[in-house]
Amino acid sequence: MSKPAYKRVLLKLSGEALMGDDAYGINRATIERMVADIAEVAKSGVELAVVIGGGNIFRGVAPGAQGMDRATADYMGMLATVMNALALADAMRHVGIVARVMSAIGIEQVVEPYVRPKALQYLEEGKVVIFAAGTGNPFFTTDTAAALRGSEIGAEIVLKATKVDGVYTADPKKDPSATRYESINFDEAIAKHLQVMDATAFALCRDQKLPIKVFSIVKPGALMRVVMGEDEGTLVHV
Ligand SMILES: Nc1ncnc2c1ncn2[C@@H]1O[C@H](COP(=O)(O)OP(=O)(O)OP(=O)(O)O)[C@@H](O)[C@H]1O
Ligand SMILES: O=c1ccn([C@@H]2O[C@H](COP(=O)(O)O)[C@@H](O)[C@H]2O)c(=O)[nH]1
Repeated sequence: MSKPAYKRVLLKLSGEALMGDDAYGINRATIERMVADIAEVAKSGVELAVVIGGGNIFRGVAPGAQGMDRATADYMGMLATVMNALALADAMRHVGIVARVMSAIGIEQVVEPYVRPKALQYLEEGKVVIFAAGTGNPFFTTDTAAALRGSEIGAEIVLKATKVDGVYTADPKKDPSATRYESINFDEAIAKHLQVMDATAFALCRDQKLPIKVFSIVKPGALMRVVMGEDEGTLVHV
């Protein structure tokens, strides 16, 4: 059997993808299917860290946050990612994956704080590390947290698992004529304002020479194909 293409990866899971076909929250069947995909990767020996989004529960720039102080709304968004992280870790436990949640915001009765050497130790031990609460700072996103933590842990690639199967010339949900890139460089993605990820995340990955693979978490087997280095999704590169 062929070997995985990477030793250590940072997987960014869209919070919105956790909703499945529901209007908000966590869809049980969806999270179980995602975790089954993750289990396959973990069993292949790849060291796996995960950053989970919060869009299925709360987004600081959402209509529900209108009129709120932006930083307060963003802290609510970060706390939403902690809920998703706990749900993800619990679903992993059910299938025998040992996971540790580490939060960028201090809530030690609930989850342990993010401490970089400890995260590295867990990865070396073969545990899955789930980074919760984004960067711990308002005015950022979990995509930027993925770029940041991916850089800190020396991941070889950020795998952005989302609801679309790659980076398109425009948002494919709004423009059906949009076409998918097989690969694109960071400067072009930033210059064209391609909003599949925010510019801060693209810029950090570019500066750290950390490639990103954007692919669909909804497509069966796509995560494993990405990890095996097969043709899937869009590669964003330097
Ligand atoms: N050029 C583009 N190519 C692909 N997708 C795009 C593009 N522009 C906008 N999008 C949209 O970006 C979305 C991907 O963002 P996604 O919701 O996964 O990230 P997120 O905001 O980090 O998620 P969450 O907050 O739920 O964790 C896609 O669902 C797609 O509709
Ligand atoms: O570093 C961060 C990460 C996230 N937030 C807030 O949380 C929500 C949810 O994150 P998504 O990346 O949109 O899934 C985000 O909209 C922000 O409000 C943050 O402030 N800082």
